Amino acid sequence: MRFFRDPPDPGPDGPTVVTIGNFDGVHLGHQALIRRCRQVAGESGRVAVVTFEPLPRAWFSPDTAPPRLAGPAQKLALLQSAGVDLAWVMRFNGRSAALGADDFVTRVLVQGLAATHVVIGHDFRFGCGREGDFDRLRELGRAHGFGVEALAPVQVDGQTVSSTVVRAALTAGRFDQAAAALGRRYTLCGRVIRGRQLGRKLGYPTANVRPPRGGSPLAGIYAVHARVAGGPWRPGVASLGHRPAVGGGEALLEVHLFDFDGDLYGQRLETRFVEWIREERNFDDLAALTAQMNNDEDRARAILAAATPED
Ligand SMILES: Cc1cc2nc3c(=O)[nH]c(=O)nc-3n(C[C@H](O)[C@H](O)[C@H](O)COP(=O)(O)O)c2cc1C
Ligand SMILES: Nc1ncnc2c1ncn2[C@@H]1O[C@H](COP(=O)(O)OP(=O)(O)OP(=O)(O)O)[C@@H](O)[C@H]1O
Repeated sequence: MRFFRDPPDPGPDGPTVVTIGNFDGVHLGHQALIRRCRQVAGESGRVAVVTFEPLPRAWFSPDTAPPRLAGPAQKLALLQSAGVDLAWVMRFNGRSAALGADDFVTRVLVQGLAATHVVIGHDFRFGCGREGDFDRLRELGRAHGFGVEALAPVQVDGQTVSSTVVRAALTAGRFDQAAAALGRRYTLCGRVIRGRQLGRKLGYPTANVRPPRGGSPLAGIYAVHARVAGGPWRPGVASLGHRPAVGGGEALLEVHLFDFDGDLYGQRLETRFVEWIREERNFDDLAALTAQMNNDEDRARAILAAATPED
C-alpha cells in the first residue's frame, strides 16, 4: 500500500474505486466498504481510501472529541491489511474544514484521484457543515462521470457496527464485544520509548508506548499478550494511565512481559488486551505499589492461563 499526504500522482489507467471516512479502528463496517471497493476495482484496479488526520471532531473540539482506537500509523497498517492499495491521509485543518461538498468532490475525488467509482456507508456526510450526503454525491458523480453506491450498515448482534460502539465496549472492558465488531481482537501498536527506568527497580520493568494522541478508551490495569513484529505473543500485565503513585505524567501504556528480559527500546510493540483487572490508583509508598503489582501479576497469569494468544 502507498500513502500520501498530498494529492497522489494520477494512477495508471483503470478503475480507481474510492471510499472515504475516519476509519478509526478499521472495524467490520470499514472492512466491508473496502471489500466492496475491491470487487468493483478488480485485481488490476486501485482501491483508494481518503481519510483525515487529525480526525475532524478532534480538530473542531479537542476537549470533547471521543478517544481514538488507533493512531495514524496503526490506522494505515490496518487499512493495508484490509486490502487498500492507496491511502490519502488529508491533513484536516481550517482549509479542509471550509471545503464545500462540490469542491471536495472536484479537488479530492476528481482531480486528486480520478475516481471511477465511490463507495460510502449509509450515513456518510461530507463537506463544510456536513452539507454533502449520498444524493448530492450521486448527482456530482453523474456530472463528473463516476459511479456512487452506499452500502447497507454492517450489523453484529443486532447492532450497527461503528467506532463509537467499539469505544464503548472497550471502556466497559467488554473485549469480546469489541472483537466481534472489529473482526479481530483489539490491539494497540506503538514504538517503545524510554521511561524513567523506575520500573526495573520495583522489579517490574515495563515497555512504554504512547497511546494515540487524543486519548484511549482504555484505562487501568489489564492482562495482555504483546509481541514485537514477527515475534511470538508473550503474556504480561499492562497499565494504561498517568501513574499518580510515582508523581504522574502523560498517559502511557506500560507493558510488563512475564519471564522476559530483552531490550525493546525503539521496537514496535503490539499489545492485545485480554481482560481489565482494576483501576489505576495512588499509593502511599512504593512498597504498597509493588505489593499491588504482585497481585496484578498473579491475577494476569491466572487470566492468561485460561486464554491462548490465538483466542
Ligand atoms: C501491573 C502494573 C500496575 C500498575 N499500577 C499502577 C497504579 O495503580 N498506580 C500508579 O500510579 N502506577 C501504576 N503503574 C505504573 C508504575 O508506577 C510504573 O510502571 C512504574 O513507575 C515504572 O515507570 P517507568 O516505566 O517510567 O520506569 C503500574 C504498572 C504496572 C506494570
Ligand atoms: N457498520 C457500517 N457498515 C457499513 N459502512 C459503515 C459502517 N460504519 C461506518 N461505515 C462507513 O464507513 C465510512 C467511514 O466511517 P467513519 O469511520 O467516518 O464512521 P463510523 O465508523 O460510523 O465512526 P463513528 O462511530 O465515530 O461515527 C463511512 O462511509 C461510513 O458511513
